[in-house]
Amino acid sequence: MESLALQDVCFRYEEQPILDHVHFSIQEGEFVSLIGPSGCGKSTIFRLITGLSQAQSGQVTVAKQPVGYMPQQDLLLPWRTVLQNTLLPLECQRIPKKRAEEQSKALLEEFGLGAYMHKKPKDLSGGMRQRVAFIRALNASQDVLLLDEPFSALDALTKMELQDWLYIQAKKWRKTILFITHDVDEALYLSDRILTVQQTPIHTLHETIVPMEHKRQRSDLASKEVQDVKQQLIYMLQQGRQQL
Ligand SMILES: Nc1ncnc2c1ncn2[C@@H]1O[C@H](COP(=O)(O)OP(=O)(O)OP(=O)(O)O)[C@@H](O)[C@H]1O
Repeated sequence: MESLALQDVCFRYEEQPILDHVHFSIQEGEFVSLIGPSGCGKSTIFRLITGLSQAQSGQVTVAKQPVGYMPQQDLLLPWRTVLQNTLLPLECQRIPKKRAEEQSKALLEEFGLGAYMHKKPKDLSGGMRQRVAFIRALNASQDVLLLDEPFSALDALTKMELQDWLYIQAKKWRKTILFITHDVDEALYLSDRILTVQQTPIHTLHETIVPMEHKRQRSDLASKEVQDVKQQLIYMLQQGRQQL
């Protein structure tokens, strides 16, 4: 079943066209990465899916609302505790406080943040804050999570740890995930499919099926098949950048 679809979508910021009759869809439970040069309009696609921006024509369909959105910066509210930050979407959905707290506390415990629930975001490491932001997105979403370069600001080791962690969580929660990244290895490691922006304004998205099993290991990235796909993706990104 389709969780999310863009059909013939056009969008422009004043005089700057960004999307030109774009089509794509994502099936329930899929992990799809969106890659493309900086400034080509990837975050704009997220804004259209969340409803922060409206398409000028075409249709954006989300099967189950609302979607969970995790932006590039964690955007945790500094005056709220970790627990209170994760409760925000449940407050918006008017879930009774006791039930909301039970749900959030269980997630914080499960994600190794139980001891930090009454701390403020400033007391946490970057990796911990991203996990809090992920719980907040999980609490917001019925099905679809939009993750916009969630690990780009983290050091290499923390980034690898969180990639492993996200891969496990995505499968466990059976969420549909659309993930923006500039890191081709990250896209290959995490995704079922990769959509590459080929031109601006965006018209076609090139689809790559990742040639790895569902149960994958980081070492699988070194196989010749995956490395060949990586080279093709890098070539497409270089072509796309020249057009910007
Ligand atoms: N609110 C806005 N008003 C006008 N132009 C905007 C607005 N937001 C983004 N843009 C422009 O639209 C284009 C696409 O921006 P967008 O943030 O979607 O790109 P992106 O692919 O996500 O970039 P990056 O990879 O650097 O995050 C850019 O040229 C940007 O300057």
